[in-house]
Amino acid sequence: MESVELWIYRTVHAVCLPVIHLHTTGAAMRVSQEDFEKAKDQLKLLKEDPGNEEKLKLYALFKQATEGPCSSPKPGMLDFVKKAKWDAWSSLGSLSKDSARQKYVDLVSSLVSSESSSQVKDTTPDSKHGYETLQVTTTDHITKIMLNRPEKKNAITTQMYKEIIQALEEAAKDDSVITVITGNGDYYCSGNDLNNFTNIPSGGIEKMAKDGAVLLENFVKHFIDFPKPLIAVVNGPAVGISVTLLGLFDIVYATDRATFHTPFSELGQSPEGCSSYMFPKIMGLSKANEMLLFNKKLTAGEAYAQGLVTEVFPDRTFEKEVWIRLKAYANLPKNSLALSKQLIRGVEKEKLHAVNCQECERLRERWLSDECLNAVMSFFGKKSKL
Ligand SMILES: CCCCCCC/C=C/C(=O)SCCNC(=O)CCNC(=O)[C@H](O)C(C)(C)COP(=O)(O)OP(=O)(O)OC[C@H]1O[C@@H](n2cnc3c(N)ncnc32)[C@H](O)[C@@H]1OP(=O)(O)O
Repeated sequence: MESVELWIYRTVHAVCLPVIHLHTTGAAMRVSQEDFEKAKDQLKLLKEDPGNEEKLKLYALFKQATEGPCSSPKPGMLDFVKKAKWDAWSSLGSLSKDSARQKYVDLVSSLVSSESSSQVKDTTPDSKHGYETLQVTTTDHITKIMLNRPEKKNAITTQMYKEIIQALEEAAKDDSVITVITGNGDYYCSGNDLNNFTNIPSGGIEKMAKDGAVLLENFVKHFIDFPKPLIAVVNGPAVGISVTLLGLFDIVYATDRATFHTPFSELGQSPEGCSSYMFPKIMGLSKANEMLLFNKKLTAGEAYAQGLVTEVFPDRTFEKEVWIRLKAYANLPKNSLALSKQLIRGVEKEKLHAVNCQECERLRERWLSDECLNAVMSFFGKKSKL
């Protein structure tokens, strides 16, 4: 703040209101006058906006300390700024000037100390521990979930499915405004880790297929139900389930190096991630068929033209441009964004859960088919010949 000026914003309605100028008045006061002057100077040094509630308290205490109890007429209901100020000041009743000065000094000191401790914390992103396949951080009101198996092109292992579920649950509850999923390295994600189909449990292949379907349904459910804006930052090629899920994101930003490939029939499988419903809805039936039935790999430009991607950025400036934009979005009011998302997505939720359930049931059968088992063996066969 450059002077003893307090910006007041309406807290609930998030409408920006004009500036309030505070003027110092009157003769020197004996009790705490020096501290009071110091506090006024300290307030100018605050780097962060302390929020409407605190600013109104400061305003009221300042007026009480310098002018005594509020005696001006109550402003009209529609004059929001003046009314908020008047309410705050008159709520102090007959509090003495000395006590108001003391309270003002205490409030400034608590704002200054909480800012300095949060600044120490903010310099390093709040990195969450306990994840082996992800890097999860929260900074600037953004929770970033980064798939972190770059040497395997971020293929999703069983453990990674579980960790993504956990990260989404935590992000839904934390104080971030938006959540971003991205990949580490040159790939966004190469889809399901095909080794998931080679670790046959003691219950046999049927048990593997059943457990896989339960896990997949729960995994996709977390995307359907995610309550905050969910943004995909597609930093490179995307394959399989990492593509199909994009229909459940609220925004998809992609580098021009990204490609989008869903080779389900090549793998003897069928679509998941609610893509059997969302893709025809997003891009029309025939374009969805080219992708989901005939494995057509889209360039980033094609994915944008078909509405799967919100915007494509040159790879050179991708990270910089996208994160500048996301940081600005994350400054928007949290509750308003979450409620708007609920309105946009809410009507479809029941349908999406039904689609998810059906897709998982189909896949459970597919994973037991020769078509699928041969495709997986062929992937590992090709690898072993290299
Ligand atoms: C338990 C729940 C199950 C839910 C299942 C839900 C249904 C999901 C369906 C899908 O996602 S289908 C799509 C599956 N993905 C693929 O078919 C892609 C397979 N990978 C490739 O085709 C290629 O690796 C690539 C992605 C085109 C990259 O090729 P590139 O030549 O650039 O690199 P590579 O040398 O092949 O890869 C490096 C390293 O990574 C391993 N790897 C990559 N992707 C996968 C994968 N999906 N599964 C397992 N391993 C993968 C690859 O084998 C290499 O490993 P090393 O040889 O270095 O050990």
